[in-house]
Amino acid sequence: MKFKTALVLAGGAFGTSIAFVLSQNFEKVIIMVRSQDIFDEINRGENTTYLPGQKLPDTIKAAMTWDEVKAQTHGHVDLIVSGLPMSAIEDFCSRNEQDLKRYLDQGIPLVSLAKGIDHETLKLPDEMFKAHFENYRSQLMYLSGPSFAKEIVDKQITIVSLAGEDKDKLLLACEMLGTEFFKALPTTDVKGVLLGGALKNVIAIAGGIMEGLGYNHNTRAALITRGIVEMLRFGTVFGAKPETFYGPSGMGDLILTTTGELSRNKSFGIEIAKGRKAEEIIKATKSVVEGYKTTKAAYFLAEKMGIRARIFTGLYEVLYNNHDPKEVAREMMVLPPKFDEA
Ligand SMILES: NC(=O)C1=CN([C@@H]2O[C@H](COP(=O)(O)OP(=O)(O)OC[C@H]3O[C@@H](n4cnc5c(N)ncnc54)[C@H](OP(=O)(O)O)[C@@H]3O)[C@@H](O)[C@H]2O)C=CC1
Ligand SMILES: O=C(CO)COP(=O)(O)O
Repeated sequence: MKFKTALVLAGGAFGTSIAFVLSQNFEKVIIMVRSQDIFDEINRGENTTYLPGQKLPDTIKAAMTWDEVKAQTHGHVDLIVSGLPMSAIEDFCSRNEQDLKRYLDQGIPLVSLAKGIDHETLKLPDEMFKAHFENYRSQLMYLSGPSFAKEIVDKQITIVSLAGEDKDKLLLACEMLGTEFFKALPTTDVKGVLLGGALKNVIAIAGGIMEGLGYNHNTRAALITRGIVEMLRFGTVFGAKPETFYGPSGMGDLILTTTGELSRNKSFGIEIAKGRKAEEIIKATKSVVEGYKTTKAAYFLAEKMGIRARIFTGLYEVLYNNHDPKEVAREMMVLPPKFDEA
């Protein structure tokens, strides 16, 4: 094994699948969880709650406290991966700031897997982590791209982007994450990678709604191509590189989640098309549907920054103001044609 110990924060579907990737390169991978059930499941070799049917190697172990992490790692960790969803980052970082700093003091990378925009502060994950770990900003990195958790553990070839500020640390983290089936491509365009990962979830919900209403291939292709145009407009405001949006974390993930049956955001959209209420679906779903809150964040960002984003604002009206999705689509179709550059 090339490396000794990796620590993954949160044992959801994606955190567990990345723990599986890391188990190919690390002697030991510890997943820190907060519930006894998930702790027991992981230690029995299968996360039946979040990744049922996927066997985990016995080098992956769970821990519930920092004392347990210390005992299992002897206080030495080579990499931390945060599998926390958007809604948990602030809570987790506030409660665990000092413990995390003890590890970050060793100079190791911390890679976040979250895809979203906080609907209250309108912050992307980098701002949320930097609020606690500004002095460690060169160690903070963000992974995003087309990567269904289940397919990773099935060893499907998967290529993602890994964004950060420090090129040497990025290359080291890419090596730690690299296997014959999983590859992270380094980039310094943090905003581009994070916006791509967050905004594609919104388009995936819109795609699910249209599919649920009976629209097919033509409509999906229209949504993907117009969706990326609107995503690029957000990118311009944040100073992101346009080419990032045509890579794994933009177009790649947009295609995956608008076409892939495993997407929770797309499935959520399909349920909305059946006439169910958004809050009711969210309450009944254990797994996170990041695009729901991100739709609200994108709407407020578009309003605040003057971004022309009809799909994003249209979806906001559907999810938060009960507008009829068919009517929203009709209104978009009858708008007078406009040159994109105008
Ligand atoms: N699943 C996928 O295929 C992919 C997911 N992602 C992104 O990764 C992020 C995580 O997604 P995913 O793993 O799928 O989500 P899941 O819904 O599968 O799991 C969420 C995890 O976060 C934990 N959690 C929630 N709130 C807190 C908190 N306050 N403190 C500590 N832990 C908490 C949950 O713990 P508990 O069980 O105790 O509630 C659970 O382990 C999301 O931003 C998602 O968009 C990115 C690419 C692919
Ligand atoms: O981001 C993902 C794959 O890249 C997972 O998408 P969902 O959250 O829609 O399942």
